[in-house]
Amino acid sequence: MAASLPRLCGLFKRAITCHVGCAGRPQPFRGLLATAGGKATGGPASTSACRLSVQQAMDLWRQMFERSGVSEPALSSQYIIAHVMGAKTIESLGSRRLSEMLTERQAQCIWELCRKRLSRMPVQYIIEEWDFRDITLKMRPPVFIPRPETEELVGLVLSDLLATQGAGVAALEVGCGSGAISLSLLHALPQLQVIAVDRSRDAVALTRENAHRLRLQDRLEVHQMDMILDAEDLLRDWSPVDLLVSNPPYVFSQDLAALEPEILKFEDSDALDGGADGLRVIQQILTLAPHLLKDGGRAYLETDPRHPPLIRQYVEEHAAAGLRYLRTHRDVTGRPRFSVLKKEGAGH
Ligand SMILES: C[S@@+](CC[C@H](N)C(=O)[O-])C[C@H]1O[C@@H](n2cnc3c(N)ncnc32)[C@H](O)[C@@H]1O
Repeated sequence: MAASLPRLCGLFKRAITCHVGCAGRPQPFRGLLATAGGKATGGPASTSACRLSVQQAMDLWRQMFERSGVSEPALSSQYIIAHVMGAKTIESLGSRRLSEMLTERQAQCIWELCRKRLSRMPVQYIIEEWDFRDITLKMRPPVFIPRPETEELVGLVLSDLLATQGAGVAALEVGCGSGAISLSLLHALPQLQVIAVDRSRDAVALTRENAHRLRLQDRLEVHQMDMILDAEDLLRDWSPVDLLVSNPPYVFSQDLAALEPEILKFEDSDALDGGADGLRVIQQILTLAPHLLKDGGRAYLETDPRHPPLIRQYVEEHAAAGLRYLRTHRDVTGRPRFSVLKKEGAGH
């Protein structure tokens, strides 16, 4: 018979309490997992039975997450427990450590972090860091958690830059969030200089912190600016650049309510909400891009799959502004997600 969620929680708490007790005086305890499965072994157990192994804790929390409807229950449990054990992944812990008994402190820490996951906090905020391409970024709510598709956007920019001049390029990122795009570009291209702007104070602070952690702060300027409200300042202070990159808010407002509770409860809605047609910030980028970019400069945008044809149409209707739609790229799942544009100029 499967144990109920409150019962599983109780079992884990009991393991901690019992283990705390174990540190002082022995207490009688029945085999924990046998009890969880409804088959108590009976009789007082040794003090070591109070404790859980890494593997047992992982199984127990996976079950708790499953029963409370938390998405990716197995991965959630693995990431949190690996983090507490000082590793990035369970695989990197190695099988020998899976049978290691948790200390009181580790069990308590797992309990506290997994309770956050039960409240639907994303794992990235719980463990406070996340890998993006080949860098590790500090994560903090409500700053947007970088998504895997954005790694593809960076790959696209890098392959174009490496195929052309590569070095000595000045780039502008609109909506830097945690700094994922700017910092991974800076990490890959030692000659690159980046100006990153975001309307959110939290995002600007986190990008700066991540830049310092990665020792990339000397080639990055971060400013709290709103692409719409501060357009004049942006044009006056930061143009022209060779490259503009953005993963702007592009979710259609009416689609927001259908997003996962992890997103709705914890991530900044301004990072997601692109207005009725998802184009509020995108359109402003398209309006300013011809003035922000040098002749021959390029803009790379990540959007909803419905946006590339609309972006192309807008650019063609405003051809006099000097922007040309170069191509659409699909993500690994085949959805058209990335638009590449070019500022036309003499000789380009
Ligand atoms: C989808 S998130 C992308 C964050 C980061 N670049 C990434 O890919 O992980 C969009 C970001 O744009 C910022 N943003 C939204 N509206 C903006 C505006 N009008 N001007 C500047 N930044 C804006 C949000 O604060 C958020 O950090």
